[in-house]
Amino acid sequence: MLRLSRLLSKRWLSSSKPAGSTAAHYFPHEPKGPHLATDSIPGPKSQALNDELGQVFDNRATYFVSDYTNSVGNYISDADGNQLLDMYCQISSIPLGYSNPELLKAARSDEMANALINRPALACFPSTDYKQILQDGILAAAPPGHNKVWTALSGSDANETAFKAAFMYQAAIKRGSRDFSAEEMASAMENKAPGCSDGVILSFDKGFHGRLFGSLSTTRSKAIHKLDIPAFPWPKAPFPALKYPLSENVQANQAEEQRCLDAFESIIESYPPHTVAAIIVEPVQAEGGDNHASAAFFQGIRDITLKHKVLMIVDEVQTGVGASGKFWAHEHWNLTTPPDMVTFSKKFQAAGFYFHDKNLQPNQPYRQFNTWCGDPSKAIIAKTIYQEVVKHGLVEKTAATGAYLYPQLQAVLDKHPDKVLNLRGENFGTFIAWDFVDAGARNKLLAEMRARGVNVGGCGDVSARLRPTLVFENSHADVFLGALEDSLKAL
Ligand SMILES: O=C(O)CCC(=O)C(=O)O
Ligand SMILES: NCCCC(=O)O
Repeated sequence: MLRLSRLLSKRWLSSSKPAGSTAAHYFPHEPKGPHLATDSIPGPKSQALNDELGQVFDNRATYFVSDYTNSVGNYISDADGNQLLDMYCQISSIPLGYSNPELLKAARSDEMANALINRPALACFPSTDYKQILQDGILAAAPPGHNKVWTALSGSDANETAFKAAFMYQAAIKRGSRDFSAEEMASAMENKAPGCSDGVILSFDKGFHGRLFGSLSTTRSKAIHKLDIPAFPWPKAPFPALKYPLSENVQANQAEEQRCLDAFESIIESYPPHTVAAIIVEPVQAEGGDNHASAAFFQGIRDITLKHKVLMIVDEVQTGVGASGKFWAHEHWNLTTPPDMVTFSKKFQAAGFYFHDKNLQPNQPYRQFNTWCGDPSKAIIAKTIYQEVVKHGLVEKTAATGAYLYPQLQAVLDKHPDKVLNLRGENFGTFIAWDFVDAGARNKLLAEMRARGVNVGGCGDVSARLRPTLVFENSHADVFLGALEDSLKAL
């Protein structure tokens, strides 16, 4: 049996959780560091289980088979008994740590049992308590300026329903007070205009917005996601490619952002009014490589969308719920007016979009509709997540952990300028990433980290990204930094 203490720097062995540690409060028995039970990950049990699974389920993206009943706090266990510090967290979607006691309490409540076994078709038969569940959770967490929500089933569904709202909103403006025409009704049934919209959603190069047909048409991160799938002929604007360190490239980055804003506006101007129904943008392009832009850039986007009466959708599926050091990452921008819609999923477990203009609700029922229209069981979990985040100040704590981690990470990376570059995410909580000289080096580093009991994810072509929980604290950061130092040396 290979013990991690033989492999790692000693940094983490001496670290203990600070007073006021939320992780210690929730998880008195959280491991103090990774535990390695097998020589390699995946170990033999993981491999055997995965082979069996592969007979009935496409498991070719599996890293290892997990044992969630034994996963605690920031540590994920696998089928072989390995315990890894998890800084990828189910692709950025575990907010309060594994087996969180407050989520368990919510899961075991009568309210949850009722929501699970009597799942409503929410738009037709909403439950007596749905308004309150939303009010105490998802709506209490609404971004500034937003007071309405449409609940959905996944991040892709959140974005797709936001697109539908945008198309119906713009069509209603063009149509004015008249009813649907006979031609519109007939052509809609033939998948043709004018009944079907010839409008477009504009997205950005390297953006990721999901994998359903509409959302995939706006996804521009990797060809592999899109190959062989029909796509809408929607436009793509360039997203700034910033140079790092930011402080040494101020003018070049301003020029790059202006270039992208100019191109963005020209694309909008190349369509007739109301044809670009909406634009969609992530506060940080996560899947596409953790690409950042400045608050001024996003204010520029807002100004242009207002000028041309195009709706602005901010996709907070990955950035939302605290990891950036604000509850919603777009709060970093201090926009002069709120975006028109903000989509969410992942760390909130529930999905949907926020809005404030009642005209984003179509003029008739059954237009924005499906059987479930969300899921009260997920809304109950979201409510508990929100209440725990507020009770323990987890957004502020995540900002503080990021401030502790970032300069130390910079110091570790600075020792290897031949291997790593472009650290980003300063003053952005734990939503941090950096690049490698090539994909091979990135993939090897991630494997070295796993071999040392730390699970980190990749994104884009050559980046590693940190996506820990909101109860990832300085002591966990120390474990990570120790493993990273050793892994970089082994590269
Ligand atoms: O690849 C996907 O479908 C989703 C993953 C995602 O959101 C990400 O990798 O950031
Ligand atoms: N966007 C794909 C993420 C899955 C992975 O980490 O392999």
